Amino acid sequence: MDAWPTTHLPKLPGLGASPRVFDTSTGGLVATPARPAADGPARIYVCGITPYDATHLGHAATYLAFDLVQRAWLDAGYDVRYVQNVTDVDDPLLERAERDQDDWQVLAMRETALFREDMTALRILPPYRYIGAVESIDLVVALVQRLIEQGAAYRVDEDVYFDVHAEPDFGSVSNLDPALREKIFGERGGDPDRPGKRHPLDCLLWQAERPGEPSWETPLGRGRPGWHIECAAIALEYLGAGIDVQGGGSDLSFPHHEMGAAEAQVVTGERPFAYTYVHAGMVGLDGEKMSKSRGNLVFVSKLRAEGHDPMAIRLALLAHHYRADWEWHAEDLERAEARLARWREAVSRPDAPSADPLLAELRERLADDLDAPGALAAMDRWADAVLAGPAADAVADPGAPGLASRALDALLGVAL
Ligand SMILES: Nc1ncnc2c1ncn2[C@@H]1O[C@H](COS(=O)(=O)NC(=O)[C@@H](N)CS)[C@@H](O)[C@H]1O
Ligand SMILES: [Zn+2]
Repeated sequence: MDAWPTTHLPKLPGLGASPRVFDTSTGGLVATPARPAADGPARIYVCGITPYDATHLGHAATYLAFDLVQRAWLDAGYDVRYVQNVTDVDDPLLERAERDQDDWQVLAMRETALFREDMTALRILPPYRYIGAVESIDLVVALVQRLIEQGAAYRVDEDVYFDVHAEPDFGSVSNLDPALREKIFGERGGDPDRPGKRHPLDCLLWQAERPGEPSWETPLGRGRPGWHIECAAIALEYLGAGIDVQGGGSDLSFPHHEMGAAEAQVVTGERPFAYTYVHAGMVGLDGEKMSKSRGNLVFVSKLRAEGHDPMAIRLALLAHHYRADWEWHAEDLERAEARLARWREAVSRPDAPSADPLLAELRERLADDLDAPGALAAMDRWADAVLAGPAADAVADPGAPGLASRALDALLGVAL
């Protein structure tokens, strides 16, 4: 399906460094990609939305994190191949459509369209392939058939399950305490207690038709895809194994990314599925994670409809480190609007102190585990110096305001 329009990326002098980001599977900072740009594009798969209640600030903060990864890669001279899915058929979507007496396909299309609008307004770079679960059913079926042939998948009644013991590295993605796995699996869509499974953590690959639910006629019988295999199938088809980054919010590390990686590794025999697993923190409101089930959501489209500049929304999100769990407060937006106005004032001056040190500092902050708050502080210092008026010994540089705004645009996606 269509993604959304791309946004202009100004050219900057010189090159930035490959970013070092926190890798969930090793529990430390790793440089990504771990190879030179000449070896080919940097490949990233970021899990897309389940299209209802889009686009809340939690979604936006997570997609912004991976926008920063790509901007750092592009600035370091890499080509980028970015793929994102849309989980346009799955239990939560069908439940919401049922609740609202909505057609699930219309709901999915409407919410996906709103998501594209919000991503465009926030100047999030689009994926080069934006793929829905429904349009990927044949890819999923082929992988499930392969797993069955390999003895890594089996039937429970008419459904098909993945045997987690088929993957020797199972558990290495999330590094979740094994004692917590069944509980978290059950809380996030899994069915640890289903009788007939070889292991409680074995997960659904293919769900046979249930009355009143959408289903597709396939060699596996009538049914629909499981959640984790959807992302494995789409990533393998459009990026191949051994991608540089698998990304998503921290609530996806287990079971979703653990299962997807295990399924991909068994089916391809190639390890690792991804060299780096990057997870963004959770955005909350009033002491709770912003989530569809709780309904405590702040929507990008609502803030935009209230007349807030999308660049201020982006700036409010950038003020928090991508891995932090944090709470949204309305004042965040007021502070971001004031900051934006100061920066716009500073770059409108006819000249300013050289922006070369600023460019270097923005690059350094981004390369240091995507330290956007540190980058914003560097821009604050530069803008304060400009607005304070030229220091006696300062050499005014008429090109400095332009370089500062191009650097902000290319590296942080903030258009002044
Ligand atoms: N409160 C939140 N804060 C930060 N990120 C969030 C929050 N809620 C959801 N996300 C992230 O937003 C992305 C989309 O979430 S979602 O709509 O529930 N969809 C899914 O998780 C699946 N479609 C992934 S294949 C995921 O990466 C999820 O981790
Ligand atoms: Zn996914």
